[in-house]
Amino acid sequence: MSIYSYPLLNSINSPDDLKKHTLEEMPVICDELRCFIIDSLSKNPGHFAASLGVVELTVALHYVFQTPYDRIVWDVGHQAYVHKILTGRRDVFHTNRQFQGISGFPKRSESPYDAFGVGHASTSISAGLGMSVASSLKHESNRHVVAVIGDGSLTGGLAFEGLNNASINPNNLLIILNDNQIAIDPVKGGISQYLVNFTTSRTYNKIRFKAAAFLEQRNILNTKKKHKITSIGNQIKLLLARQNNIFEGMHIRYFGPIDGHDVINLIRILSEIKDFNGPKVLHIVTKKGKGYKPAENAATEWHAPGKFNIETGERIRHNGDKEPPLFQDVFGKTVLELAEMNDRIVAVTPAMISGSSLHFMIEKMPHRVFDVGIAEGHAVTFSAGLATEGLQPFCNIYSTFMQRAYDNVIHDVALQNLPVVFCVDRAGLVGADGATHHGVFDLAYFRCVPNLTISSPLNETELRNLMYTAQLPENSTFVIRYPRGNGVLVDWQKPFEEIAIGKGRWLKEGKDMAILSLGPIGNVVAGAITEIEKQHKVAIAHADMRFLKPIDEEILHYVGKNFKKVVTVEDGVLSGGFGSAVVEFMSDHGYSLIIKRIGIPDQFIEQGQPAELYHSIHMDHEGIKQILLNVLTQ
Ligand SMILES: Cc1ncc(C[n+]2csc(CCOP(=O)(O)OP(=O)(O)O)c2C)c(N)n1
Ligand SMILES: CC(=O)[C@@H](O)[C@H](O)COP(=O)(O)O
Ligand SMILES: [Mg+2]
Repeated sequence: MSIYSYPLLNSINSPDDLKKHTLEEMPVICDELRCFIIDSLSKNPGHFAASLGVVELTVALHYVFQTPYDRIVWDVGHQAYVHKILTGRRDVFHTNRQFQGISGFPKRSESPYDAFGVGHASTSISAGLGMSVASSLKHESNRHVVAVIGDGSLTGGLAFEGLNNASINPNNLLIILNDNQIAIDPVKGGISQYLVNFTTSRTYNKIRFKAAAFLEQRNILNTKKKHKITSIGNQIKLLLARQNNIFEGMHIRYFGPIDGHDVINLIRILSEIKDFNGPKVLHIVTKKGKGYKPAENAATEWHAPGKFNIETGERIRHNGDKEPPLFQDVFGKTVLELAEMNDRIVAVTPAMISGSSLHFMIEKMPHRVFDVGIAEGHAVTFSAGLATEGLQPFCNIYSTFMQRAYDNVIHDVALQNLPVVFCVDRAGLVGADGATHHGVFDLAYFRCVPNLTISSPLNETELRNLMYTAQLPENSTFVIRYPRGNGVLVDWQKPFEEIAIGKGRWLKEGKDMAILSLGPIGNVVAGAITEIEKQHKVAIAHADMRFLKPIDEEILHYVGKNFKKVVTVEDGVLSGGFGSAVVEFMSDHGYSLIIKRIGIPDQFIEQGQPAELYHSIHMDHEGIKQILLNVLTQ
């Protein structure tokens, strides 16, 4: 039951419905949208604070532009809930991020209003530019393209590649820079500082306001044909602005900074600038979490807070004391512990301090943790540079975002055999973020790269020991992949133990079939084996391989010689991953046995709870058990 009512919003099922309302009603519609989002997300969690920050912007965009003919390209897309609600998805919004529900991000197959599929950061300028250039080439002079990018996403190199290119191609792209001075964690770095200077520089604002007053007095600012007028005032403003404005310096017209929560002013300004020719930036200043005090005060916690109590702002968590620790927290605490022992150790993250639990280390040794912005490629090459000078970087990147840095891993690290430890977080199906975020490709894309040691721990204790092993001086480039969340309850805070490189271990013996698993999915396999053995009179051998590369050849020879059937299990794509490595090994060594591979099929897996998703591809307890039984009776 909702405690809110939505008298105006109830009449809006499309941007055309929105346009039927008066300008004066827009602030009320914004209030209703905020209440709708707060109410909805308190029960069905998702990305919370970012959408609250762009309520006015989204309303203004759909009021001014003719969507879907005009294109709105959202960067990341975690802030696009208002857009979804205004474009016919209010009634299904309660299924947001759920299994078979709507996606938490814009998705072309979901709605004609979703101009570009997204989930990863910094794509909007390039994609929007492509659309705008295409419109020019097709002589669709009246189609507008708007790219909405946050200050955090602007730290990504891809955004700058887009800006660089926008300045030379024929296009009318409008870039809206949504500046709230935060990504998930506070944004650090030169770009952020540059934007702060913009919004606070007295000289710049004095010039800007004087120029605006000058133009207004002469009735230039209010006329619709302003863009055609090359008044002396405009010229002066432009010249002054160019001196210290990176966009103007690139021949991209800059407007702002303006208050992104004044919907009526936003509508006025968008209407005025939308038909200006050439690429342009509108810089708006917003508050992440706007309208919900707990989120305004703690935007990091409220980026994606889970369920919460609207009245008290209390977040509803399920992590009881009895639950195993998160892999992330074990990583975060262990890297700090290792750094205390080894002063060569530093940690690098591309804008995921909280998500990867690097806050433990940053609190104790802030100068040895580097948040480099949403810049995965740079994170890898920066780590390479640190390593050349004798430091030992632990570079933590989510599996899905590591895709951005593939060449950096090959060219800058592996090829030079540099001792960087890559902690690849969120490996496997991550859940509600869906297809854009599942970490399923890393085993396959890393396996073909020479010089890499690739490992995955069975549980949190093993993660800790692999991290310890990886930083020993005799080891070089080392990948450790582990999933989102927790595994099994283990006493992980034991003294470190070195793990032999390329060595797996038999978890149990058996004669009827061998199972080889990699990573924490081995625990699901172990449960399935226990049940099968109880119900049928069979004995199944099970090895936890620990390493994809170098792979444990001793175990593989043993299996090739002693078994007629082997099943491989991995939490990654089947094409080219761990199972493929076993098939290749058996074939290369002339072993002939039945090999069944269990892994992620060759399709994109959508969003849902991990349990639902693994069930849907027969990789949960029941599914794996059934496959093992089928192979046994084959
Ligand atoms: C390539 C990539 N790296 C990291 C992320 C994780 N991520 C999602 S949102 C976000 C912060 C975005 O900040 P900003 O663009 O300022 O948007 P805001 O949340 O402030 O609206 C990050 C780091 C991502 N989606 N894509
Ligand atoms: C939109 C985005 O990319 C991030 O907010 C992501 O959803 C974080 O995922 P975790 O919740 O696994 O840290
Ligand atoms: Mg931001």
